[in-house]
Amino acid sequence: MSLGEKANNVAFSSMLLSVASMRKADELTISYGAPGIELMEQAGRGVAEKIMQIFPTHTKVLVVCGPGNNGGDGFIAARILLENSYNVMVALLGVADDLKGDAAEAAERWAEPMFSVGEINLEEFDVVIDALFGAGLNRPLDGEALDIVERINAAGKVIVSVDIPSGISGDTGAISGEAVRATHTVTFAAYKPGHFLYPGAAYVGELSVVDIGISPQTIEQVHEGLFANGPGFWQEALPQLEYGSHKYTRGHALVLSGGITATGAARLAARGALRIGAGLVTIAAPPVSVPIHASQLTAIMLREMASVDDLNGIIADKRFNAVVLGPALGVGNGTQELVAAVVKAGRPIVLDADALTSFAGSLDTLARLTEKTDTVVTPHEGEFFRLFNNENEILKGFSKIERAKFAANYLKATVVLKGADTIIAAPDGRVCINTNGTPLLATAGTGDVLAGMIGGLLAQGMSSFEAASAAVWLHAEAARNFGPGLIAEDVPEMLPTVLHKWHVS
Ligand SMILES: NC(=O)C1=CN([C@@H]2O[C@H](COP(=O)(O)OP(=O)(O)OC[C@H]3O[C@@H](n4cnc5c(N)ncnc54)[C@H](OP(=O)(O)O)[C@@H]3O)[C@@H](O)[C@H]2O)[C@@H](O)CC1
Ligand SMILES: Nc1ncnc2c1ncn2[C@@H]1O[C@H](COP(=O)(O)OP(=O)(O)O)[C@@H](O)[C@H]1O
Ligand SMILES: [K+]
Repeated sequence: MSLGEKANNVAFSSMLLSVASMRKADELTISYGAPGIELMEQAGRGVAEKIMQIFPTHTKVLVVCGPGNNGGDGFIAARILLENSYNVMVALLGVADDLKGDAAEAAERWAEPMFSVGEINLEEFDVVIDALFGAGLNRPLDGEALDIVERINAAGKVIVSVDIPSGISGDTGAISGEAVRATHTVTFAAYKPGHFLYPGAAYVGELSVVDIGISPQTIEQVHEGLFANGPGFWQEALPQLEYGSHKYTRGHALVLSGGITATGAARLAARGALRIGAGLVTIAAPPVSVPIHASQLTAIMLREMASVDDLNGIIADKRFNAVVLGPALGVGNGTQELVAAVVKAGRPIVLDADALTSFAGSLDTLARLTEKTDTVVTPHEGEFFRLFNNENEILKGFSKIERAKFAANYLKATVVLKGADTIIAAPDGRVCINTNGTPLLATAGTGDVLAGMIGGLLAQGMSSFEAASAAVWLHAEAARNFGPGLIAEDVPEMLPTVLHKWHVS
């Protein structure tokens, strides 16, 4: 199952828990009276039920347990599978006498022999349960741990990972040396960031979440503003058509165009804005580009913009209620001035591509502008590092989430840090990780379409964090619906199909 299909799961909850907040949720639930071993019983049962679902007829299962509570879940799963007449063998990394707390209790409840990982021949089994490390992974794998992970990966069996594939950081998706390549992962209470962040996300396989008795109120209590992007997160905030809507109530997006050899990007953005539902979309273009646009455009309108004064004149019309600047606009002072003019007019803006690169080396000038108006910036990694070049010392060692958060706070803007695992960060500290990214989007111009789509949602009055999150998800969903052969032009044209599927009017 792909990440996108995970997000399409109706039961999908958008709250993600960091490793620390999951630990807090465990502790709180235990303090409310649920013994830790009971949570572990539920976790182990969830894993055993996944195996019974994949293999309804009995099969040979190897459970590889680590030295902590992840291993504890493994012992429970082993016992439940045995009780259901599965052929089960348990291998332990380390020695049973060193097990502590709930894991020791879980091991006690496994009355059968325990083997050491070195003794096991993986060829004898149909499925391997990876219960080596979960939330407690705290250093790179080496020695016997690394060896067993490599053997599990080489065996070519069905692999069900407990909580997260061993070797992946639950907070960042980073891999310390090596990680288990799972075919399925069963996690508990809520998804974790590491399930969706690369490189780890590629190791997760089909992902499911099991209720282990941690209440939604407890999850909410420990939640630190991390979300998984999917319709559940923004569907209610999407603009809806009402009886009596007219084109101006649906908003008027303005897209600024570059010069004669660089007009396509603005048209892609404009088409994205129109298809996502803006009532009107206008391109403002330098005089040399006007004839080219005029020969290409139909529903999208066109204005001539020879100077910043012309732009000031255009946006004096208050009905332009969102502006997209950047796609192929040109790098330099001229672009900085255009951004300043739109900020002065107080319109929500999307700053992409050249509008960001134009501020490389003058980040503080950009920050003074972006803090003044509702802004979404949409850098890919290259644009991000060009822009934040002087902050490299601070950013060193930051995860992608931390970088996006830092930028959102610095610029007082919503940051869309693009890539396979696009992250959307709000200036108030909330962060949303996209879940349906697809390499189909790795083709020229799709970023321009995304900038336009965000602008189209802003024009319809959606707030920036939700608008950016919705646009990122719908953008990838459009690409998935089109499939192989996708080029940027196809993304806006697939939007009606996607919007229809998600019951968006
Ligand atoms: N009540 C609860 O809390 C519940 C928890 N639940 C489950 O518990 C899991 C978290 O358990 P956990 O905190 O015990 O951590 P876990 O992932 O088992 O690893 C810790 C051990 O691994 C070791 N170790 C670490 N890195 C290593 C390395 N690279 N190479 C070698 N060793 C390494 C580390 O060693 P140490 O640092 O102590 O030397 C320690 O011994 C969570 O993912 C979920 O599955 C569920 O049952 C629901 C209820
Ligand atoms: N491998 C990938 N997986 C998922 N999404 C990708 C991948 N490569 C690119 N994308 C997406 O495609 C878009 C490309 O945007 P950008 O880099 O600005 O390109 P352009 O400037 O050509 O429009 C972004 O939305 C990005 O997240
Ligand atoms: K694991």
